[in-house]
Amino acid sequence: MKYYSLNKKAPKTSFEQAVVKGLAPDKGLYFPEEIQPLDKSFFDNIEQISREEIAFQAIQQFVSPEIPKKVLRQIIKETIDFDFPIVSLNNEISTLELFHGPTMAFKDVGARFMARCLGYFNQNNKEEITVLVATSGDTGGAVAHGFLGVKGIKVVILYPKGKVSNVQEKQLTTLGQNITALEVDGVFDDCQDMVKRAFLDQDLTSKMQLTSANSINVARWLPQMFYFFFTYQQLKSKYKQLVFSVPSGNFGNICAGMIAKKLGLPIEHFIAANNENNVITKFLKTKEYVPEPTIATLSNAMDVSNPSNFVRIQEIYDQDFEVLKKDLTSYFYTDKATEKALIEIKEKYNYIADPHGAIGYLACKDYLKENENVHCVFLETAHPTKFLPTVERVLNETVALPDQIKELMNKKKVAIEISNYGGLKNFLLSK
Ligand SMILES: Cc1ncc(COP(=O)(O)O)c(C=O)c1O
Ligand SMILES: N[C@@H](CCOP(=O)(O)O)C(=O)O
Repeated sequence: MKYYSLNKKAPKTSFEQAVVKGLAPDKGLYFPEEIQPLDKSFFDNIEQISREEIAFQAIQQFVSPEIPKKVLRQIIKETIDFDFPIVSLNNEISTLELFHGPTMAFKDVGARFMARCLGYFNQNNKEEITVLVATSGDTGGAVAHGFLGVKGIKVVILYPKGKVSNVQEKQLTTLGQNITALEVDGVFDDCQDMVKRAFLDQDLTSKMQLTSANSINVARWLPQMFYFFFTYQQLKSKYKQLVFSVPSGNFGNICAGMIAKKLGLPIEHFIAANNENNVITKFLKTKEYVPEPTIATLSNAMDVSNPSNFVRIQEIYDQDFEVLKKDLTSYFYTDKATEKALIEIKEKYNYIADPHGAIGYLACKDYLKENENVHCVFLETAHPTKFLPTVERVLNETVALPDQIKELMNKKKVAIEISNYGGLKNFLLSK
């Protein structure tokens, strides 16, 4: 597969180069040159196909020929060796639990897949690669875990000081080895801007090979389509029309779902569920894309004001606003509404959601008010104990910590404080 830059001012490149470079030289995100829908028979028989085979069929065209089939099968096997359960709340709403991986957030899938692709490309230690990643909470931990100890790769994580949960912070600051955390005096968008700026800084790029492990990187982004297929496989016989409500921040997850649809997966509609950082909700109303300063919310991982993947979504829908609107609805919710939803989900369904999932739930409810005969699946994008103080305060009860999080809380945070791009640059040049 060839990839082109969405800024259209850089040469097309291979999957390998798109992964190793992260961002195109013209600062554009890479996008696959063509998307070949899967055979109808694949969808007809999907219930009989293993999860590994589904993932293989879905992603093969995007990674070939650089990743041989045998290697790809192994990468997939190691990437998705945990559960993706669906819990039914009622006849109209289910939740897809994406927190059964090692860092208890959906990011584990993309981070593990990308780490293995990069490890494969760099198996002879051609050149040390520095992976830069900006996080509003969960990407950092998943990438740290996914890349820990991978030879020839250093990971530098930028996160906004005081704006991630305790558990998230521990996950990204306690591993050591080839992982370094930089605590940035700013918001997530500042971290993301610094990462993008570093890719274009010749003082850096002439001395080191930099890449990104955010959803900017196609190897982090595309595998996020797997679980849309797994959901269809499990619910196909029960419900005719599936709608996905995706708690969204940088919009990589929902955008991967849209690629799944392009491959032929029968998804009736997407809902982007947002907190008050609602640039896309407003865009769908006004056709104007106007990022505003970030607001800190209880669903901190979605505190993104200028989502990177907006341009990919535009490309999937050929820059056609009306066509996009047929497939995408967006709602946003305040912290107050999020708290009420957490309580409602617990009281009505005896289910403990996290603040991001709670927003997904609210969006399902609103969509169902106007649309009949559909089943809405909201993505539970992280485990509720990653946001323990909020969840316990709102539900007024103690929630047991999983063992892996208990262990983590005793570890010591190690992070380097920086306040601007100069801080990042100095750090990278000093290594
Ligand atoms: C728990 C959680 N929910 C939702 C999101 C938003 O996902 P995306 O950035 O792919 O839109 C994130 C961060 O990415 C997250 O960590
Ligand atoms: N919410 C994310 C923000 C970065 O998103 P990504 O999918 O582009 O890595 C986070 O948890 O860090």
